[in-house]
Amino acid sequence: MATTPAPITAILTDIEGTTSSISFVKDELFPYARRALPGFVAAHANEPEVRRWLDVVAAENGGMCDDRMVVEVLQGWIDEDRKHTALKALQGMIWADGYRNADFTAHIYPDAAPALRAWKDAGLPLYVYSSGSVPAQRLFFGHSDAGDLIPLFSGWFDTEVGGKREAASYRHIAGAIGQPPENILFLSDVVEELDAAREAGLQTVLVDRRQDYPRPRNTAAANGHSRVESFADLDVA
Ligand SMILES: CSCCC(=O)C(=O)COP(=O)(O)O
Ligand SMILES: [Mg+2]
Repeated sequence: MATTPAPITAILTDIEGTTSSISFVKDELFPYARRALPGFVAAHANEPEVRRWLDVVAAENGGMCDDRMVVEVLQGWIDEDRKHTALKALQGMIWADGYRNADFTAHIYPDAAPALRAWKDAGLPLYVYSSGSVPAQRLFFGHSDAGDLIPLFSGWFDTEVGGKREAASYRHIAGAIGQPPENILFLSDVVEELDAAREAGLQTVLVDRRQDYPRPRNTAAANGHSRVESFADLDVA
């Protein structure tokens, strides 16, 4: 007998590839951070919040790195799209200048902002879980193509709670939100993240953006997760 899914009382969303295009992150944000990194480290290396992360990177690379070598490691990580917490924290600090100077605004898929507003208006609290640091997430949604979307969100999570492919991270987030996992819907473009969320008991939907994923993933590739190509196709509120 088929079981009825539990009612959804909160939504947790990924950013890159879900609310927003991969291309904006890879082709605009990452190159901006890569270019600005040497100057940023030269100017801010002695500030405790910057030093802390530079030291994490140095320690992971044998502990003998000077800042010039740390910058090269970080630039290599940007090229590899490493979702390392230290890199993400530093990228967020660098992007602050870009948003402040209006060098760019953050891409939001046209269907995403109206759906987020409708869910919020229907009483569903919205949360973000992204590899981007929480300050970077707030900058992103605070300077989006659709305006300041920060007021839509009730909370923010990054990899300081754990990796996005680990079930424990989603258990932690459900606890922090204060809702049973089965009442939380997680939206992401990455099947391994959805697998981890499902293992923790969350409901899941694969967001298969045709701009990012020109070949839509079939049921086998979606690993049993429901699949949509737009937030407009999600019937949650
Ligand atoms: C919101 S900051 C820019 C995005 C970013 O750095 C990133 O790694 C996004 O990963 P996601 O977990 O949102 O797919
Ligand atoms: Mg993503």
